[in-house]
Amino acid sequence: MAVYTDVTEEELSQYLRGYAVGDLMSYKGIAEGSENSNYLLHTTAGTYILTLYEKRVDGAELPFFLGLMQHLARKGISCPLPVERRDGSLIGTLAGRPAAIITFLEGVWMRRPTAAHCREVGKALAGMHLAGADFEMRRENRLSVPGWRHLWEMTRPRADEYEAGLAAEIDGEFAAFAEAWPDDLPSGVIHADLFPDNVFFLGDRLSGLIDFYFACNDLFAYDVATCLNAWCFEKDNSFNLTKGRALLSGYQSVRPLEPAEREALPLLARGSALRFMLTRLYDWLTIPDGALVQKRDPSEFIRRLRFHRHIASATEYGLTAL
Ligand SMILES: Nc1ncnc2c1ncn2[C@@H]1O[C@H](COP(=O)(O)OP(=O)(O)O)[C@@H](O)[C@H]1O
Ligand SMILES: N[C@@H](CCOP(=O)(O)O)C(=O)O
Repeated sequence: MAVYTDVTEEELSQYLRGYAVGDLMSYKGIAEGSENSNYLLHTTAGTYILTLYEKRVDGAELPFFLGLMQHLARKGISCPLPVERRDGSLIGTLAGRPAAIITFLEGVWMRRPTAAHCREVGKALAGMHLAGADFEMRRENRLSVPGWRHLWEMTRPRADEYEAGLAAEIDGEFAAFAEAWPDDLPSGVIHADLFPDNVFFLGDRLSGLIDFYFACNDLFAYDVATCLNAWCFEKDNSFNLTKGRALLSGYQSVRPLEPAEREALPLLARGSALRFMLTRLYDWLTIPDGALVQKRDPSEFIRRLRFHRHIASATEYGLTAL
């Protein structure tokens, strides 16, 4: 469920006067998503998504996220285009929250992605990496190693409640990352959360990328590693080599990975698994049962982490020489 803030018809009609999007015909809350409140809007001018940004999004960072979508859309990446207000700004205030309207993308997300979908995602990710090269704003990845440490300090005391021995195991992970985490690989703007629910398809054709609210500047190969984690494991947590091969060859058909990126991929995939395990564990331990925020299962990412620990080379993910 992701409608945390209710909006009355009167408030919304008033708000829309700040935009050249016609008059309100209907609107309804969207159940999917987890961070913000989203509404589907029908106006006399078309269909839009209205987002009210909730507490977990820092309002000061909205110009980066919305500016990035605008930049990428103008470069031909299929992603929502933020709608400008009559005064040229992208962000307003509605029901006491920062708010924005973005264009509606057709398509559905794949509950059971195939290798063909994975290949399309790899291509789209590489296209986004290239298109972001001349985006002028910067945002540090607050969910990289120092951010993980902070989350871990908060979750460690209760980690063994989730699984006996987890605290010691994750301490070992941090010890491994302290020495080895790379900082000299090709970097730029990354999506950082390109999971299946953030990619729309019409059949096998990718129709759009959404949810840029974790986007930041970081290593391109880390984004690739996150996609391997998000797209190439099956429900039983086994790695699907065919999907890995498809995703990586799709990516490399647009942006070939450098030798150092290939070499770092197992470590980056392990770090990415740790990142999603930690945010999920934090939510698991802190969000009360019955709350509106959807809690996701940390154990999927504990298993991925263990899998990556035993990978010696990215060829085991299906990476082939070009
Ligand atoms: N531009 C868009 N076009 C069509 N649907 C969208 C668009 N943006 C968001 N949605 C819908 O809203 C849902 C939640 O959006 P998302 O950005 O993932 O929210 P959150 O940041 O809260 O996780 C998506 O699953 C999708 O159904
Ligand atoms: N992809 C993350 C959760 C982020 O949720 P989203 O609805 O904003 O994509 C995870 O799987 O843990």
